[in-house]
Amino acid sequence: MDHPAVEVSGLHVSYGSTPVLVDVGLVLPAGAGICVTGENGIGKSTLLRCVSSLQQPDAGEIRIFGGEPGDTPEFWRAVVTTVEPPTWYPGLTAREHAELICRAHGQDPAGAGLDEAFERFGLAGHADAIPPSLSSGQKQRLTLILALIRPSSLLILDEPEQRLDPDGKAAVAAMLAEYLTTGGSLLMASHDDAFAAASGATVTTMDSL
Ligand SMILES: Nc1ncnc2c1ncn2[C@@H]1O[C@H](COP(=O)(O)OP(=O)(O)OP(=O)(O)O)[C@@H](O)[C@H]1O
Repeated sequence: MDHPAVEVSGLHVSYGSTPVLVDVGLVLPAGAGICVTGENGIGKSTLLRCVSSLQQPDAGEIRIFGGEPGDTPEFWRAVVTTVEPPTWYPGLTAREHAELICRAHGQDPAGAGLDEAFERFGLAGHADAIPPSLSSGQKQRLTLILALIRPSSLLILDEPEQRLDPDGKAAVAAMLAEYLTTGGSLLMASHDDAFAAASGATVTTMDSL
């Protein structure tokens, strides 16, 4: 039997004496998409950080494809997260970052569709730019190209539509919908229900988890 992509139960997180997540549970079946919504500060990023193994909860259980999330190569081969902002390598262009990610995942950059990806994300004219020189929306587009260009089984995205203009949002939503139809699983947080629907994700409010 296939394991769910994500299973969370009894999750508790407090910052100091302030509880943020109290007995939170979530099941994301493999091949499905869930978008968590909810008011600012309700704990969406905290939940995604825990699922991404970037933060230890105070209590509760998290399983990713049946296994423990953690700093193993197997986990990071399956999971891509944009919960933490990316680190840019000094002196490498946007395109060279994408080539590096391809090579790290055993892909030949020449056959990985980089030109198409930069075109689809409206960054074709900026492929030779150094990432820190890009605008905030262009950096967000590059972050998503780097997330989507490599093979993965689970995408964990924190407000991927942030800072994108309407064309950018539509392009990203279409790529996420494609990711789901090809068997990928998607867990994201967003305040944009229309974007979530266009991405093929089911919207769940944080209150109900
Ligand atoms: N490192 C931290 N130390 C202390 N408090 C924190 C920390 N990180 C988050 N918080 C608090 O925990 C609560 C939940 O934050 P979180 O970022 O998870 O919410 P969110 O739902 O993602 O918010 P938003 O919609 O604004 O992105 C907030 O009140 C926030 O101030």
